[in-house]
Amino acid sequence: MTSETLALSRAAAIRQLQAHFEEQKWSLRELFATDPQRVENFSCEAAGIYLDFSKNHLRQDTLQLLIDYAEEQNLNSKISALLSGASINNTERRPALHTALRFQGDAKTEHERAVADCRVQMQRFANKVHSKEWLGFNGKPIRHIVNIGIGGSDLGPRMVVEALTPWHRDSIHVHFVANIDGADLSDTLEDLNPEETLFIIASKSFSTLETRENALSARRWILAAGSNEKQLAQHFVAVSSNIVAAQDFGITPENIFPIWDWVGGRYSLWSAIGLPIILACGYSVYKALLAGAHSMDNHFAQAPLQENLPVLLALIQFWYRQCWSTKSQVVLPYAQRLSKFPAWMQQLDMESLGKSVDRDGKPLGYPSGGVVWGAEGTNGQHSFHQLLHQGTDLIPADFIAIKQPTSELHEQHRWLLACCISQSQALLRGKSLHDARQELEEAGYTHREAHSLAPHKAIPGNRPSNTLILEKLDPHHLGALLALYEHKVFSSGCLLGINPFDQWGVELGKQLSSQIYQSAEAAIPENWDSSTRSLMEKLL
Ligand SMILES: O=P(O)(O)OC[C@H]1O[C@](O)(CO)[C@@H](O)[C@@H]1O
Repeated sequence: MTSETLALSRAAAIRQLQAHFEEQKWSLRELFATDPQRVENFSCEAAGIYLDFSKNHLRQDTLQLLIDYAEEQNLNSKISALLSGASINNTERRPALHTALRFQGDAKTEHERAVADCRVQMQRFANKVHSKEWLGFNGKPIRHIVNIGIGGSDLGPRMVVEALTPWHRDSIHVHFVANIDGADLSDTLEDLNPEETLFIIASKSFSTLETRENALSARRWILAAGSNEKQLAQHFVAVSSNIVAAQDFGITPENIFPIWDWVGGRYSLWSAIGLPIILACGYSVYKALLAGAHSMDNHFAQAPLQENLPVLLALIQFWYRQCWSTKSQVVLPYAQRLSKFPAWMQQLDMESLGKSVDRDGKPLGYPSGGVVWGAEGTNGQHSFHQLLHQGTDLIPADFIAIKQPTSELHEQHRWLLACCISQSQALLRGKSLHDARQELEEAGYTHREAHSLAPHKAIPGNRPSNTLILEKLDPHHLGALLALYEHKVFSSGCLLGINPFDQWGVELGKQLSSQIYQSAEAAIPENWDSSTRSLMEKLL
């Protein structure tokens, strides 16, 4: 099918789905009441992850319409194109081969051989640090690693390092600095000894403002502590595809870990951008993470669409966004150590799907990616869940539960899981006006009072959610979870007909910030809007 035919079929299929939506009269409670097998019919398992998607506004015919649409959009062949290294990132004319970063067994392709070499380089380096062979300028072993990077060069490794806390080595502490706000770096360095600190400058482009400025400040901090220029090599390594810029910064070539243009920033934690994971937890943990992701890659490649976890999640998101006009989706990991997962998801989803034109540059005419947000459970229950339950917006939720306790406090873990289950149940069931009235009367309110208070207490319910269960929060399951969402976002991009691999929308702000920074020193251009001019006068 040509791209024009695909675009026409997209518009027609969305209209058909909308018609199906208009006809639908069922409530979630009815769906459960009329189908005793609903959970069996609307759940799947792969790579150690169980997905219950039964609490969604889906009947078998809805799902079939969605699957038909995915087939019409050639999703299967697009998945094959992604995994085989076709130039799927059409605007930047390159493949998106993050899956090659987690290959298992012997390296077969050119990409895999490059990855294998980089793995050896990382392992050797980490061994030197862990064995205390790598010394700082004063001959002291390294005890602190500070990763300086932002966006994809920060969020993935930061989230994984926190998630895998039980695997941390005692001898090494890994820190992350991202923000241009100097407080981020200075607060981090406050209690560190420069003689025992090593910085990873993580930047695919090696030209990102925040990373450049933080790296320069870190360099000054090491020099001020007594290191000479030559000894800086003992305190700085880099991960970058811009080898020249990293060398110009003063990093020796053998301490530059490569990343390639076929690895997108938000998909890069599996590359040398994951070096902090190896330093914090050891190489075997990193390998297990890759293996978990690889098992999800295999599932994504092989499972039929109707049993394919990433595809199902993408279809559900598509259904709500196109037909239910949802504006956002919330991700709720019920695990303290996954507190940074929503931020990672945000970049993955919003940087990929926040587009207004299709792959050919034509206006979409239908909504693309929405807002992704969330926080770890149970904390959100005591703040924003109010809006999930009683607000006017329908916000589909993904709950992520970990079956095995993540601490010694097993009783608390049972409570955590009970809270997680109760939230999706409350979203589904709600509370009728009648029940709210009765509850109030039972609590001693007069009939009249109960009548007037009940609307405030009633909860609409009928609100959808997915629940994902991981047996354990270990490297393997975590790898599979992250790959699941990566592939979900890719599938969403295919369903929307957009290229999810570029992010040119972020460039204008970067250009303007340097113009503003420079103009503040000179004259502010008169043709700029008065608000910007006034803010510059007040602030700069
Ligand atoms: O690794 P780099 O090149 O410093 O880029 C950091 C981040 O900046 C972005 O380009 C957005 O500004 C992200 O896509 C990327 O992950």
